[in-house]
Amino acid sequence: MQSRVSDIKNQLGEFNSHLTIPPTDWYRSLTAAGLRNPSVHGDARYWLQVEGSFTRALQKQCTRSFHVEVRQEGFGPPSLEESRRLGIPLRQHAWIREVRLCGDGEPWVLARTVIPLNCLEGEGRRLLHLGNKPLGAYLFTSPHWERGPLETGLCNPVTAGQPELARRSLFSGHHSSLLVGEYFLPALFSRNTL
Ligand SMILES: C=C(O[C@@H]1C=C(C(=O)O)C=C[C@H]1O)C(=O)O
Repeated sequence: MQSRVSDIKNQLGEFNSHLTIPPTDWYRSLTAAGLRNPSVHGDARYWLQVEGSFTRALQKQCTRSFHVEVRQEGFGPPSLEESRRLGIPLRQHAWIREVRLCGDGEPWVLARTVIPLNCLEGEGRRLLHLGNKPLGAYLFTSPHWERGPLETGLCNPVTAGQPELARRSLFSGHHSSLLVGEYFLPALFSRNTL
């Protein structure tokens, strides 16, 4: 019985392995990323560049529903590259939130947000209690946050169906920044006509 349970768990693990974030190389511009992978100029271009709330842009593409599914949320170590990008001490833990942004019941985008400790003071404590509420709803309704330039990510998928392209940006508030990355699943392109 025990082995049956672990068989099923393994199968589910394999089934969902495409819903994990692959290692990603980040470029300062779409043009720079396009030199290595011209597909950034194809179907994904709109999503790589859309301004304002990404959640809002996704919601506009849904015919039935949009929801945020939290995969994991808690204090943990950012990657070295993330710490450097945020300008925080290399071993300092941060609040890390990973979610699936789902349109019409299926995951379209994986998102990972790294929130350093100094963002969590005062009003920023709300970031610890977002649950299934989209982060964008908080960032774009609070006057304190300003988005920095968008970077383009070229992913190195290890499993078929994992994201190949991504975007990310820093949001800066009072003396502090957080880092939001959005990784596009193939379903984002197969469902939408922009
Ligand atoms: C930053 C935004 O928030 C979105 C919502 C997220 C969440 O709830 O964790 C993560 C990434 C975003 O795409 C946005 O809407 O632009």
